[in-house]
Amino acid sequence: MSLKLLWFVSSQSNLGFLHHGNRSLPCPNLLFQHRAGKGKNQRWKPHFCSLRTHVPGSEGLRRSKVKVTVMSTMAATSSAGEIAMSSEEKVYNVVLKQAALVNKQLRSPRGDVVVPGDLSLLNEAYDRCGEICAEYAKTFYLGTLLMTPERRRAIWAIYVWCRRTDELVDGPNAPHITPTALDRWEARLEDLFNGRPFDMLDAALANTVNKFPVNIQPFKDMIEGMRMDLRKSRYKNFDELYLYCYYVAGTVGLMSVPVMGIAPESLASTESVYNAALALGIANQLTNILRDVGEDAQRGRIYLPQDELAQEGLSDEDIFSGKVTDKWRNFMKKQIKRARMLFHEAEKGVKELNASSRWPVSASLMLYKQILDEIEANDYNNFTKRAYVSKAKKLIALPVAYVRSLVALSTIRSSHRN
Ligand SMILES: CC(C)=CCC/C(C)=C/CC/C(C)=C/CC/C(C)=C/COP(=O)(O)OP(=O)(O)O
Repeated sequence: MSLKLLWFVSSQSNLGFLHHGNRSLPCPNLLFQHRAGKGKNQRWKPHFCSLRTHVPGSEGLRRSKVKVTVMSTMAATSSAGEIAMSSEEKVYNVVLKQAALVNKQLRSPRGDVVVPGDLSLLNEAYDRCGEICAEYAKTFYLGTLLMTPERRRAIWAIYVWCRRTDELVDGPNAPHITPTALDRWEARLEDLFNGRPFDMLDAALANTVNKFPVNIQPFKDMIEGMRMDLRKSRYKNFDELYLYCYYVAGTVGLMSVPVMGIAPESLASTESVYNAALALGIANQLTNILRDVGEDAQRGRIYLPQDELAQEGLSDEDIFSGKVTDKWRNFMKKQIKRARMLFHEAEKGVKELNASSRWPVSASLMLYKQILDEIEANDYNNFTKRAYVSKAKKLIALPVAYVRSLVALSTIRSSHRN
């Protein structure tokens, strides 16, 4: 088959990834063509193409053959005809900053911890974080037990802060939460990053952010996600939804990598590992959204791209009436495919993590990804049936993930030897 590849910068933004060797970069503002078919049947198709635009972090990749995976094509042109920055680009800029920061801080670590009280109080705070993590995220907690004690308790402290942030808009006090309350929560976050924690759980996080090259930006962005949730219940397109998913879940990936650590033997760039972590957060959130369509609709919320619903001939009423039709199945198939692509991106990064962090991440990835299989097994009825992974399947996933993480390690080692 002969392929004619054309490529140029366009006013469209293709949300996709560009793969080159062990690097994986998002590629905004690229349109490329693989001419399949003839005449009227000719179609735009994602395929191998060459790159002729500036993709952040792509230096050195110009004019080389790369593989591009496209997740969506959407207009990102302002009324004035300028190319607007897509959410993916904005988020990618955060990824670059985080990666640069980690590289810098690893070279010159911060000063010592400023936490009030003595060491035993701090230990108590970390233990409490562990208890909370064990209570609300059992499987993940078990996985963290494989990490070194220092990493494990840092992950618990991050988990607890995220949980408390989420509780603000999802917990029992949610109806009383105002943007001002979120502003106060953000001021408290800044205080703890400056070594002035408000309570003991904050003190555990203050200690963590001092020990590991964790940056405040993803934490602030998560609070921004909560603000977004307060003011918004519809998402025009995937670009808007992507930003929301970054805020509420992609950020968790960015917060975790500095603690989990990148394997010393890894050859991957820091950005590519951060990208994988971001992809995992977003894939998890999209899966969560697809699982909870019915529950969210009962609260008047639709976390689905409105333009893609319309393309399938679906409207809000179809979601509220909750009937599984062929239109709905088609829509869901596409959404599941996109989530799986993101899981696939994430998988590539897991093997670059420190050995002790690989297993818990791999296990939670497998378990979350299986929710998508369960939605399919429920014939896409996510209105009245909750897709869940059975205990038996969970038990199988754990050793499988463990073996995979060992295989990943030997693959990295042997590629070093060769
Ligand atoms: C892949 C690499 C390189 C690193 C891993 C980096 C990490 C840990 C990424 C994971 C990010 C993550 C856990 C995001 C949260 C996603 C999410 C939708 C959580 C849902 O939480 P709950 O609402 O408690 O879930 P359930 O409703 O399923 O209980």
